[in-house]
Amino acid sequence: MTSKQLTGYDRLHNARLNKGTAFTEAERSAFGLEGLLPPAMLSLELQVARRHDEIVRLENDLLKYLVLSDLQARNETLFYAVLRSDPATYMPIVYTPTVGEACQKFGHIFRQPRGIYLPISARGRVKELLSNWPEKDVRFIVVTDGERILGLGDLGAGGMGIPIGKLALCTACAGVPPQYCLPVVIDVGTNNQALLDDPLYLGLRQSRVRGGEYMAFVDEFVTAVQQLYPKSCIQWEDFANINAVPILERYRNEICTFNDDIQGTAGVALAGILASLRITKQKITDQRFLFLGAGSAGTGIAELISKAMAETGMDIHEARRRNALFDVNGLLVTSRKDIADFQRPFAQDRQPIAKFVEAVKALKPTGIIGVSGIPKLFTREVVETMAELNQRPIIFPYSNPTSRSECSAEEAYRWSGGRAIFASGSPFPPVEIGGRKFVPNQGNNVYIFPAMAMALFATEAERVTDEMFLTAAQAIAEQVSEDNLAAELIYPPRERIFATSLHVAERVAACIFDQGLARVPRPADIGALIRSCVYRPVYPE
Ligand SMILES: NC(=O)C1=CN([C@@H]2O[C@H](COP(=O)(O)OP(=O)(O)OC[C@H]3O[C@@H](n4cnc5c(N)ncnc54)[C@H](OP(=O)(O)O)[C@@H]3O)[C@@H](O)[C@H]2O)C=CC1
Ligand SMILES: CC(=O)C(=O)O
Ligand SMILES: [Mg+2]
Repeated sequence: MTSKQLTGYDRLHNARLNKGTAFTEAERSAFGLEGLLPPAMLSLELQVARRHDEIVRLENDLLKYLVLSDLQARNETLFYAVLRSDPATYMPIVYTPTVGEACQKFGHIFRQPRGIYLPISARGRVKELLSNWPEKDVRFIVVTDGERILGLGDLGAGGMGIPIGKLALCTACAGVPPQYCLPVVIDVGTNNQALLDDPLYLGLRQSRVRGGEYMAFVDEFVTAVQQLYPKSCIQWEDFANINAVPILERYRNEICTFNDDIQGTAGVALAGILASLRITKQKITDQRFLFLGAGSAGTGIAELISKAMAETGMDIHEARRRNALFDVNGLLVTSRKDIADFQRPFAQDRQPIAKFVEAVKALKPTGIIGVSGIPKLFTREVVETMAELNQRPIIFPYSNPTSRSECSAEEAYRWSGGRAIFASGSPFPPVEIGGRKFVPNQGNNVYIFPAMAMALFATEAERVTDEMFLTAAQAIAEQVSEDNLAAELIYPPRERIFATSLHVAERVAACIFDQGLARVPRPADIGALIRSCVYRPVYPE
């Protein structure tokens, strides 16, 4: 049915076409809407103000999430106009930390479905299920299997909140048109017994499928996507590292794809470090990092930092030695027998160390990065040791959501005597210590993946490379002004995330053209190309 054949009632219930009380008198008459709406007509600006007013009065963030989620299902333009009007306020609602709670309670708060669910019980029919998606030109897919949702563990099909939230931010923060975006859950079961016992759990009620059967299902998904949406990019999100790493290796040279936890997180961490070095006036090759957590995010960040060090002429092996990893069994050293291949390049040639604080004392890092998903492991002793070793210690507790942060902003500033350069994965409010105000940084891959999505969309890129993430990191860091640095801000303010993302997208798009990976001709003005692709939340006439 074309939009002209729709009844007024259908139009009111089509989120992409609905304007609600903003339908004009002429539209109401032409579309058969008369009598279906109260007579007053509101502008989009007034509708946005009304939503702000409604949301600000709600007593908790999950309710705010639900109001926004209902709005997305009812009136897409207004939803994005609301998000764009105040990203700093709404990002923590549609994204971390609130989206974590929404995933945990997915079955209990479920309303309208969004995205595609691919249960492994439908093996052999993935293409058929994907074909039920109404849009035929999909360009950007965020997919999870729900096994490592933020730092909250296995949430099974409830993980769908993450692809939905990430894609909402691709549109809100970088203007990727929503009609090209598709959230997907690959449901191979869950090992979360509480979910399996919950009558309201909505996913497959079985334990996780592993091994060859799992990978064959992922293969079937990738093949179906290539057949149905040949210009699309697949962003892998929140897989456990036992699957995340092999999946990325399997497809990165075959299709347009990236893993956000490995590569996107690496980009944002490197950006924060590059800006921090403008505060400390040090070189990247003088740095030593110690990671708490040696999984997808830890090894991804360690590798990109190593590449950034190697770009300045340092031997890549020496660079990797400067990025040490620490996991549940202690420091990763060459003598350990439990190290996976993807961790081995960072293993240190020294005696094992079991306690994190002892590793800090022994390795004397200039920065510590928390990607363990376990809260409070950056203890007072750890932060104080970092502050003894460094005039300006870099302290990045990156684990999400807030409840999983390795330390709070207040702890980092207080225990370091106000000297920490701090960034956390989820936002912390400003802190006042001894009359001095600190505005904590948020180091989250939201600075990367929306911009990456826009660059890939605008250029119809064939592949995603590490050079693109190095470029993105530099493009973020260069947007941190001297005034920002004076205020200890190492990322561009979240209020400006849209402008920031367009700049990053332009730089990444240039990299894509330079690498010969674009499927559209190189324009004279790449910024104009990006701007021409941007979705703007305004009602069509
Ligand atoms: N800020 C951001 O933008 C991002 C933040 N993250 C966050 O990073 C965290 C980790 O994600 P990811 O790397 O994908 O997860 P992984 O599961 O791949 O890695 C977690 C790592 O932490 C280790 N670990 C677990 N418990 C401890 C402990 N008590 N002491 C030391 N190490 C421990 C694990 O060791 P072992 O395997 O031996 O158990 C593993 O190496 C999550 O909370 C996620 O939200 C992720 C992506 C982006
Ligand atoms: C931010 C993100 O991707 C994560 O915590 O997994
Ligand atoms: Mg993630």
